[in-house]
Parts: sequence; C-alpha cells; structure tokens
Amino acid sequence: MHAIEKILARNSGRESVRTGEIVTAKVDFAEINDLYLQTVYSFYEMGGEKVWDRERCAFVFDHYAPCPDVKSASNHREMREFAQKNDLRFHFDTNCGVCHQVMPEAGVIYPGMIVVATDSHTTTHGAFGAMGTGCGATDMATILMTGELWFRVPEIIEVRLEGEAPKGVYPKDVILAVLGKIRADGAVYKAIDFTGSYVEKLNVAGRMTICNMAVEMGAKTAYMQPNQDVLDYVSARAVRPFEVQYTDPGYEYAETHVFDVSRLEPELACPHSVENVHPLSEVISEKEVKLDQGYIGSCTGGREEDIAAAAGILKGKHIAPYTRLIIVPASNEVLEKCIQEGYIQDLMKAGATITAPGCAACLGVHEGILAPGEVCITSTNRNFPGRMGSKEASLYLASPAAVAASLLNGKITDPRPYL
Ligand SMILES: CC(C)[C@H](C(=O)O)[C@@H](O)C(=O)O
Ligand code: SF4
Repeated sequence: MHAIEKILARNSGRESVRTGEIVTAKVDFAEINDLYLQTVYSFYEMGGEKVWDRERCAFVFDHYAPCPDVKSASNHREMREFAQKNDLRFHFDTNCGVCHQVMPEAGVIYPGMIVVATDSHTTTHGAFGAMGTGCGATDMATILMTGELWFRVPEIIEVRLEGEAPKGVYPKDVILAVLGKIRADGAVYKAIDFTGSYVEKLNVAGRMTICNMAVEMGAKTAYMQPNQDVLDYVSARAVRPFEVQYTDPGYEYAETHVFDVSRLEPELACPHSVENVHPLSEVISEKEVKLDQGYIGSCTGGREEDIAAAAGILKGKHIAPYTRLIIVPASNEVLEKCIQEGYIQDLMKAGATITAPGCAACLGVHEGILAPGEVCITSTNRNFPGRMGSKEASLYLASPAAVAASLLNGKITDPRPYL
C-alpha cells in the first residue's frame, strides 16, 4: 500500500484499502474558515448539538480578517459564538493568519493524520506526511457531528522531482513547471505523491508551497514522505503523538511524471489560467509586461522564506514609481520572525505596503484589490479573471523573488541577476 492508503485504512479501521473503494474514516482535525458559516447552520439543521470532540476542530478567521464589512463581521460573530459555546480548545481569530499556515504552527498537523478543512488548499498538509483535503459545508457539518467523513480511495500518481534547483529557481517555479505539464485537470480526484531527490532535501516552507498547488491540478490530496526538517518541525509542536506512514517498496503508481529540476528556469503562469506556464525569460523576450502591483502573501507564498527572498532583493533599493508592492505575511508568527530579522523594515523602506496576516487580496476580498486594466505579479496560486478584484485585471503567478525584482523595475523582470 501507499502511505496515503495506510492512513485511510488505519482511520477507517481496516487492514487495507484499494483504489476506488469508498471508506468512512475518522478525521483527526477539522477546520472551518470564515467563508463557511453555512457549516454551523447545516450542523443545527442536521440535529447537531455539540461538536464530537472539542480538541479536534477549530475555526480560522482568515479570508475576511480583520473584517472589511458588516456582513463578514456578523459572520465572524456567529462563528465565534459557536466556538465559545462548544468550548473549542483551539480558536484562531483575526490575529492569527491563513489557516494552512496557522494549523501547522499550532501543532495540529502531523504525519499520518487526516485533516479536512472547508478549503481547497488543504492539500498543503501533504508537506507533513498528512492526508489533507477540502470539503464543503454539509460534509464539514457531518464531521462536526460524527468525527468521520466518507472518502473514495484515490488513484495515486507520482511526480518525481530530481536534481538540484539552479539559483533563482524556487519551489514555486518547480510547481508552476509541473502544472504547465500536468495541466489544471490532470489530477482530478487523484492523489499526488511528490518524490525524488529534490523533495528529500526540501525544507518545510518549500514542501508546503508545492503541496499547496497540487489542488490546482484537481488533486484530492498531496503527499511527501517526511524528511528530517519536517520531523524537527512537528516534534517541536505536535499536540499529540503521531506515527509516520511509509509506502511499501514496489508500490505501483497509476502514473509517474519525472522532472529534472536542474533544467528549470524561473517560471510564470500567465493570464488567465494556472496552466498557462512559460519560462519567465521567454515571456519578457517577446514583450515588455508593465506592472501596477506586486503581491507577496498567501498560503502559497507568504512564509518567512518568501518574504526573506523579497527583502534580499529590495534591501537598500526602492520599487518603481507609481507601482505598489503589497506584503501579507501568512501568519502572525511569520510576521514576528520577519520583524526580528529586519525584513519588514527593509521592505517598508523599499516602498512596500505591509498588511495584516490573512488571505487579504489573494481571493480579491480586500487589502490590494486591482482596478480594471491593471497588471499584477503575485506569489499566490490562482490567476483566474477577477481573482484579485476586477475581471479586467491581469495576474501573473511567480516566485516571491520574481515579484520583488519585477517591482524594482515596474515590469516583469528575471530575478537571477539580482541574487
Ligand atoms: C473561497 C475558499 C473556500 C477558497 C478555497 O477553497 O480554496 C479560497 O481559499 C481560495 O483560495 O479560493
Ligand atoms: S491565502 Fe489565498 S489560497 Fe490560501 S486559503 Fe486564503 S484565499 Fe485561499
């Protein structure tokens, strides 16, 4: 069996599971974000009274945090009341950050577990050897009542990433290159296991960025075998003991795709699709792409490593006139570390706008919305029309280093000469 199958088998009380089977499995942690007040309503409609386990579920207020309008403030109030009434051990209010960053920091994510959240980017937690997946309000209400959810055991495809990344090529570039090949519908309801020498050496932040974007290929979940970096991270934080699962030798994947990371360049996903990926150098050799905004943030590209990369390029310099650079740390912990390291100060001096940790403009709610006709380069994960505001704006997805180098010049720029 694959490690993911072992996780599903263990949590559903079986010896083994096979692709295509439907199982009912225990959920080790459930998270509801602030777009999903419907979960509370569904819970009561289905006859729920108290959540099944006050230690294993939490709300994270991230998409509208702090609240930009009365509607979201009222939603937060109702969810906060539900959390209080159930005396939830964990509650992440507007002072925390994006759920996928906040949960691992709080120690509720660890290898061998199942985490379900009302958010598609729950695939992120494959970075820790966990099985993470998103669901809607009714499924989440079911979990809150029973602690269980049904799953169809997914086909598992291997994405083998071999070699060392050249200078200027970041985990974000690697996952963009993978997306460009496998395409946005290439892994629908499949699990993606990222393997290979690149992954074995990759740090926690890089692993999270790659697993995060697995869902942009339609993946049900993602997986990476934990390495020492992951074990150090979770050992220092995990709120309960855990068991790492290992794939049996000789396991046969449904498909295998091999990438030589050493041959990659900085990549760009061009408007208006995540799969419209091209080497950045190719795009700018064909046309100059003038920019109005740069954005560094989100559960994909708002960690300390991302902000450090930007600060490294912008320290002692200034962004181009009449552009803006929005920096949104993925969590309060990230912000605190970036202040300690001096990155925030350097970026502010370089002309950046720093906003509160959270989802902010990543999905076009607030704190960095684009006007019609504007062009933005961003370290986030989606570039569909309207994602960051106007449907007539254009979004290019890139690494945080590429965002920083581009804002220096007010046009999309290859970051490599600036490193
Ligand atoms: C709106 C929300 C539930 C959504 C998701 O599921 O991913 C959001 O976080 C996103 O990135 O689009
Ligand atoms: S940061 Fe963006 S991608 Fe991540 S959960 Fe928030 S809106 Fe979704």
